[in-house]
Amino acid sequence: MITIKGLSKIFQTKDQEVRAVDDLSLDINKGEIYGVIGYSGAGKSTFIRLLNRLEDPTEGSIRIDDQDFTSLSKGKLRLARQEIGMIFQHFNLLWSRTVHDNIAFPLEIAGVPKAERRKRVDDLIELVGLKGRGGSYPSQLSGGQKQRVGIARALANNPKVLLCDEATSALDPETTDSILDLLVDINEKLGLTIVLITHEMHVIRKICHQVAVMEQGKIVEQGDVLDVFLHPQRQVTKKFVDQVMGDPEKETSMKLIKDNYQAGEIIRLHFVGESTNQALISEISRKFTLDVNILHGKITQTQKGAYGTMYVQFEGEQDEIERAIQYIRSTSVEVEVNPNA
Ligand SMILES: Nc1ncnc2c1ncn2[C@@H]1O[C@H](COP(=O)(O)OP(=O)(O)OP(=O)(O)O)[C@@H](O)[C@H]1O
Repeated sequence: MITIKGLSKIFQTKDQEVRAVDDLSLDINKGEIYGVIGYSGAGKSTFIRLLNRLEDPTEGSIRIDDQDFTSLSKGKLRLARQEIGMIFQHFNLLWSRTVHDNIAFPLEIAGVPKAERRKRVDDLIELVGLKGRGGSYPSQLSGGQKQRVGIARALANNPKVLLCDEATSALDPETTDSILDLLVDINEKLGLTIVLITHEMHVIRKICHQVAVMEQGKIVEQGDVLDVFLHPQRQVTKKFVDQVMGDPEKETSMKLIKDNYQAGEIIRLHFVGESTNQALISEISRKFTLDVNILHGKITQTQKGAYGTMYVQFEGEQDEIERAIQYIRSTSVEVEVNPNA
């Protein structure tokens, strides 16, 4: 649905050239929630501003539904922009307008007649869970409610794509979760394609199907969220995964455990999807003559299923340990012996 090829944006400042987005290519499928994650300065904001042409690219192309978005005339661009809704970290609401009138604003610009506008706004208010608040002003709303208004306004013209610019970064964790749930709900109900940028792996974990990791203007890793959680390739990606899963080195002082428990082997198990439900540990202790010590474990849910890691120590005869490891390898659980050694 969205095809981006060789997209670059170079800013020329007084004394240097900044490649904010550098030769970026990716495909986003219809109905997908696609997350782009990166630290500050990675180029995420520039990327999302290129996507709705708030910035013009230096090079490259963006096609949305087979329309070349990069070569549209000003008039056509205005129309094409109605196909793209956007929500912002600080909501960008009009403070002197009520909730109703904020949501109606893009419809007024598009020339939608008054009666139709009213009906559409009422439907949107209901969709985002703000029934009864149409007459309130933004200053009378909580952060989460303001973002709900932002979402309703972004959806007013029935866009094909919703762009989210750090949409939950100004919200507390609980409100963040409720807004993320709303985005999933909208994605499922309307089949809307959502592209979001964030610096929080929790957001990616909770709602995204696909993820791209940005560093210094480039996409350094991309793929299915579960694959990226399971096999992060780059250091930057591993750090993002640690945001959610915790860094076992820090949390369990692996070195201390290794020093204290020198017998046997320390093993890391990766569980994905259904395999997280297998009672593997109790099965191992039943089937093999081993002592199994659980050192650290965490299971988390993504849009693509569950994912977990567990650190255990197997103590016993070396042959028996080897046999147990072979047995685990025959299941869908992945094994790493003596991790972070
Ligand atoms: N208008 C501009 N002129 C010059 N340099 C810019 C401009 N906009 C962005 N940059 C530079 O481009 C790089 C990427 O910035 P960008 O804001 O896209 O990153 P980001 O990942 O969104 O970071 P943050 O989350 O902090 O906004 C940075 O080095 C930034 O200084």
